[in-house]
Amino acid sequence: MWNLARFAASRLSRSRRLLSTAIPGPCIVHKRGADILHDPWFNKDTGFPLTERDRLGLRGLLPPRIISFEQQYDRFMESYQSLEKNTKGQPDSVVALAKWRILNRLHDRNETLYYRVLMDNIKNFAPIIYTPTVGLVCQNYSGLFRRPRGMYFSAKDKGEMMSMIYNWPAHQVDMIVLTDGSRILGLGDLGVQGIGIPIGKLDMYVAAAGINPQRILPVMLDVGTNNQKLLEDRLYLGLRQPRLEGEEYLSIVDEFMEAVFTRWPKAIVQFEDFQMKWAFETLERYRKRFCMFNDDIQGTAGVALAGLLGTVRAQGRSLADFPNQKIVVVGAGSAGLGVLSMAVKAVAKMTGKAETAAHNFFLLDKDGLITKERKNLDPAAAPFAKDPGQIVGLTEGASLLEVVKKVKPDVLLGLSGVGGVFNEEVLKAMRESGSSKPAIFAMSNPTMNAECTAADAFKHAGENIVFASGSPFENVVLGARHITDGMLQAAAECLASYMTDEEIKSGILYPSIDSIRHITAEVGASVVRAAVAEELAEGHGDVGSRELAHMSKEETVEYVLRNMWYPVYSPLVHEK
Ligand SMILES: NC(=O)C1=CN([C@@H]2O[C@H](COP(=O)(O)OP(=O)(O)OC[C@H]3O[C@@H](n4cnc5c(N)ncnc54)[C@H](O)[C@@H]3O)[C@@H](O)[C@H]2O)C=CC1
Ligand SMILES: CC(=O)C(=O)O
Ligand SMILES: [Mg+2]
Repeated sequence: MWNLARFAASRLSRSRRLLSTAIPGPCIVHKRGADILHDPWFNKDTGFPLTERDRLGLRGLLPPRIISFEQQYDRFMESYQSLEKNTKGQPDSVVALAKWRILNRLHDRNETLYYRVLMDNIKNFAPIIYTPTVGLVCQNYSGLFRRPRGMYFSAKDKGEMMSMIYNWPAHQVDMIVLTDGSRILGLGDLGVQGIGIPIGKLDMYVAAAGINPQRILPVMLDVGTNNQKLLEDRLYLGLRQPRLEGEEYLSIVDEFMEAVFTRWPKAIVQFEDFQMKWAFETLERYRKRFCMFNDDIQGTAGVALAGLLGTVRAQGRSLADFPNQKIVVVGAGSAGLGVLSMAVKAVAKMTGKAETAAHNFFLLDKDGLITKERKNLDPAAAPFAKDPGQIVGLTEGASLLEVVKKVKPDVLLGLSGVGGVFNEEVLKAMRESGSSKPAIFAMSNPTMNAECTAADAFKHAGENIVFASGSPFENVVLGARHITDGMLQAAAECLASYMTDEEIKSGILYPSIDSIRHITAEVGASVVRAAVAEELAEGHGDVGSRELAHMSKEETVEYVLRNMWYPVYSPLVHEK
């Protein structure tokens, strides 16, 4: 969630010290001379010290003056600020793309400097490298394309993937974000152009969670597109064919998964922005076989549950009151269903009654309220389908306005992908909510697809609401073979418990993005502890499952912090 708050300065300064005092270890490089300057991972531009220029055959390939990392940083920020000044008054999309281009050029040239700039200015730069600008970048990707990033596996590569995976230059990969481009944010099928999402998400993980960028891999699985405009676009860079379906489709995903886990058995694969039918089917197909998860189903649920628990506290009630919250979810897709499934599990855990856990949850899709009378009721939505008449006057397909008026929900949560569905009438109806502090979550991305704006929510629903909107926040997972619901629940609970009572009461449900590294450390530690409790933790490097099991909560946080990557120039050592 993009949200506004601060947390304890003491925690922040302690962790910052921990991060910045780390002495960079040497980095082995198998290249020399100009090849190093052209490799963004090793390149330091004018920052190479003279000894390194000698050792690596760089003398004469750079101007003589050595510019420090700090000076390079300042120079980039000055260029960025002049770009901001020079583009003032131009259309938002022009400005956003100009900002993305300058960051992307740095990314392509010098990754260390790029990630430092990103980390230190995360609040300003996250909306450029991630939602909302990443949506615009994906829509225009074929025209913006200059250099490749990540890997592309297409339907034409069938039978070749096991060898193709070895074309990736890094020896170790920990984290892969994979999309087939079929449901990019709320923008629909963008085919191969959806690669921008895995790139943007992974950049956020590096900046926010300290994942080592040399061990990440954004992947596009191009099985065609059903977007007619793209198929007719002469610049379109993907396969010009309709999407594969059925077994043909699954055989491509199967082959990719086998190839990845053959080369990197310990990697995590995050499925991102798959259309709903494949999101659920692939999650069921692979979750027990591979270390994978679907972010739209499971990641969103973790973040949303944290917000829902925060809402209860914001109302001045105890968390034990969560089962009494009436929640209306608009959007019965991968995200909406994921959120409700996790909320049901939380209620069942609190009450011990699994069968009635969905009682207070109401689900709508594009055809209105979902009841048991729904024709072709999706099995995934069935647990949330209401008995018609459960609330007097609410029938199958009832409109959102009718539902809000009759149910008087405590929480209205949008994951429909449709901008503006929380219109003035709906928001005004929320004034009659039974809650002392109703919550409105407009979670669809990018901004123009959000169900309402923050300004409209406060204007029409009243000032006494809590509001949250679309989120780049992710969980950190360390060293477990499977990703379980218990781990996701632990992450949500940790995130929810993060805020002080004062912050929560003033409507701040999520911590500030400025402090995101520290939060991810705490969330990561709670996931590690959940993995230990479920006897699924494997550990990493010298720290095995036994060592993890003996760590206190604080020690686990320190351990996660110690393992976070931090961008500094490491001494380069050449090895043939
Ligand atoms: N903020 C966050 O953390 C996240 C946000 N999202 C956003 O959620 C949105 C939906 O994602 P998915 O569930 O994966 O998509 P999906 O395509 O699987 O589902 C969309 C659902 O919305 C329903 N819908 C469409 N028009 C509607 C209308 N006018 N009224 C009510 N319901 C309507 C559809 O019937 C469908 O059930 C996207 O915009 C995505 O960007 C998704 C994941 C995380
Ligand atoms: C945030 C995210 O995953 C989405 O909008 O799809
Ligand atoms: Mg997504």
